[in-house]
Amino acid sequence: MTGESGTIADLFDAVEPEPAPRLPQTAADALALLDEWVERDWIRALDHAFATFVCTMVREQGEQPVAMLALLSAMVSHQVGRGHVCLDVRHLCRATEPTLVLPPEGVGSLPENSPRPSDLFASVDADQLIGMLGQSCAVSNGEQAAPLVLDGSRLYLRRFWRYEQAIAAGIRTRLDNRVALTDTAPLKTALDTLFGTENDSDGPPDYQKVACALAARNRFSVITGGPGTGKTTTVVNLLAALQSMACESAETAGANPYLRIRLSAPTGKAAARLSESIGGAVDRLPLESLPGAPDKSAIPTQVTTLHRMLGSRPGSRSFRHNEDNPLPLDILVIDEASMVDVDLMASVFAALPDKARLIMLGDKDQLASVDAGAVLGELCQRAEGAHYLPQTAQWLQAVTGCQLPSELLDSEGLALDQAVAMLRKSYRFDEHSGIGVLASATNAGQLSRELIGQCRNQGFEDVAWLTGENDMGWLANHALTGSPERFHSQGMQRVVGTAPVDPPVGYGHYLKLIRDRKPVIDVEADGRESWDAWATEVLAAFNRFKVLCALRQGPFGVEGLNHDIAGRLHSAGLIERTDGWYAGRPVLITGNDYNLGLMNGDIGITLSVPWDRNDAGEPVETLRVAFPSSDGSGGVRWISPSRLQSMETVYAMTVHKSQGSEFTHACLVIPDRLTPVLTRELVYTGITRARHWLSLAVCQDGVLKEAVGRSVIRASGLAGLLA
Ligand SMILES: Nc1ncnc2c1ncn2[C@@H]1O[C@H](COP(=O)(O)OP(=O)(O)OP(=O)(O)O)[C@@H](O)[C@H]1O
Repeated sequence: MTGESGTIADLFDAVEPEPAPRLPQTAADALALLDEWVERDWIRALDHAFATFVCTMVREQGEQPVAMLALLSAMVSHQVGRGHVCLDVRHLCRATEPTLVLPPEGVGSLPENSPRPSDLFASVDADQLIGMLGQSCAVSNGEQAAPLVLDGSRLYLRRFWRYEQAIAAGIRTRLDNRVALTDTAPLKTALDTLFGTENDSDGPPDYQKVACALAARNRFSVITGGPGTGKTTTVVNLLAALQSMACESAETAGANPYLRIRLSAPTGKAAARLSESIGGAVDRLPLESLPGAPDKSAIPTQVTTLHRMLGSRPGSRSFRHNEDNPLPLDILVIDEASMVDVDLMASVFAALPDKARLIMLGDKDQLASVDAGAVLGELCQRAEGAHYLPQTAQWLQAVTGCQLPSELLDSEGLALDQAVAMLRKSYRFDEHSGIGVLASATNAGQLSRELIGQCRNQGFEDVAWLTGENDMGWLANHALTGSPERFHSQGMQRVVGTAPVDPPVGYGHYLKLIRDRKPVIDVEADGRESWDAWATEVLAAFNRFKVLCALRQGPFGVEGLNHDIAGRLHSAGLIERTDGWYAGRPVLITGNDYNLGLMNGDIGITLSVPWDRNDAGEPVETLRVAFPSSDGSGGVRWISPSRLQSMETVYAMTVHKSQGSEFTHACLVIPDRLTPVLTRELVYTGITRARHWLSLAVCQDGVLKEAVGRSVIRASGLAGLLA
């Protein structure tokens, strides 16, 4: 601290003489300034409350809080709200506005003389600030129970520092305790059976085989890759190989030789999608040809959400499974791991038995979790270059027959590098696929003029480029029909692999299906099968198109577009009204409801069903919302609208919420102005939600290119802890 009389001015070098912003001199001044920021929606009331709490706490301990302590406390909390685990004080002083994204772009100005964040931090010496923090009783090195932790130049809320330490410890322990594979012959035989041996000596290595081998010898491993690179296929093969080895090494005849495997994903949607794709992959396994001929039942196909698996308790942050009650499993697979935040990841490690393996799957380039932490991204920072030690490469060659290119070897590779595998070939998109080409170019941060020209001129079969010239309702019209006429050859006669692809559709498609395929009301029959089948068909049809937005507000945000699209569907006679509950209304669940078994991100469609009876015993139509069953069985859950607490209409959804989902046709809306959320990761995630058709609705030229040039950098210490 700068002492009882210490002021913020002590910490500044030179401040512009005229017009001088009014810098806060005391903690009270700083809190008043933070109040102004809360009023303008620059920071959350919670950030202010945390700063107030810290000031009160230190005062109670006999320390006079200084302005900078109040400001930094609010800023750490603000950063956590933005998905960072901590605030790097050096980054803050070096690049204040990009670090804090304050003031937010497009948000109103402050009164004259009121300092901007850059006035407060940019001219401060970071070492002096770190020294000041180190002397406050509000800050510790993690060992004492202070609300803030300072680790080097990184300032944490204590809870988040603990999460990061727990995750690093969980990973380190597993990296240090590799599986003892004294005899690699069974693994080699299993891998050769599953992947073949064609590519082993020449041609590019089979990175799926390499990933399997690495994961087989580690208790912690990460398999990352873009869409369709075979993450699911690889993990299914890996599980088959592990069960095959377990069968081979079983000591007691008759005893169950199999490893206990659980599959999980962070959201219900992601869990359902993995359940769907894993079933097919398991069916294709050559199990009888594997050593030990493991039974098909040994490879699970049911996927649960992490919350459900850990045993969440309503209204509590703690889980039923924890250090004292570990999960009964030998292998845990987490799919879509980029969406897992540090809080949940720490809970997973707490509940994981020491000997259990953890396999994380995901696309490192996708948006990170909405909540704090970019765990997968941090762990995969060096995945592109692999950094395998020569001895790792030798072992891989012995087990897989694959020779790795020399640029992937590094005699100084880290222990973590030896457990991370990147899949490098997409089996979903061929070289002519615009979605694949756009995704790679976006990732590389390079959308060339030629590539954009190609998209504009229908140079790709699967991409349409839409702009809003002279047409007010262009986006709503597109949402109605999906604009097949804007695609090459009207989206007709397209074949992917050997399979013909249906042309692109918009929301008119599922709404017509609701009308045209509704079962006939049969007073005698009380079975619901035909209604379930209808709802299943409607839900699948709704998945054929989705409008994805970067923003929530404004004409090109979720709110504006939901309003416009509902208006257009209404004027086309496809829905009866545009507000409240009506048949055809699609809803997105926005908070977990454990009583109803609904999870944040679940999507349902409101349908009119004749299950109630009037006094005369005749069927009466009422609205129910149909959700896909959470067990991936393909069934339907019907829920009365009045029971749904947190939900919103979902013609348009944010790219953030769409993570873990995939749509036959996605329309990505690039708004007319650059905002902090518009980044390379967001554009990449939006593009890769499209399976067969992508519409790029570009409201303002230049914004897309600029967005792709900006990458999210999240402050975190995890990679450093594992180095
Ligand atoms: N080695 C391979 N050879 C041929 N086809 C493959 C191979 N690996 C995967 N595929 C096919 O490519 C498609 C995508 O594979 P998979 O679902 O495993 O990828 P993913 O990375 O999990 O995809 P997602 O982006 O959906 O997460 C599937 O149809 C799969 O059968």
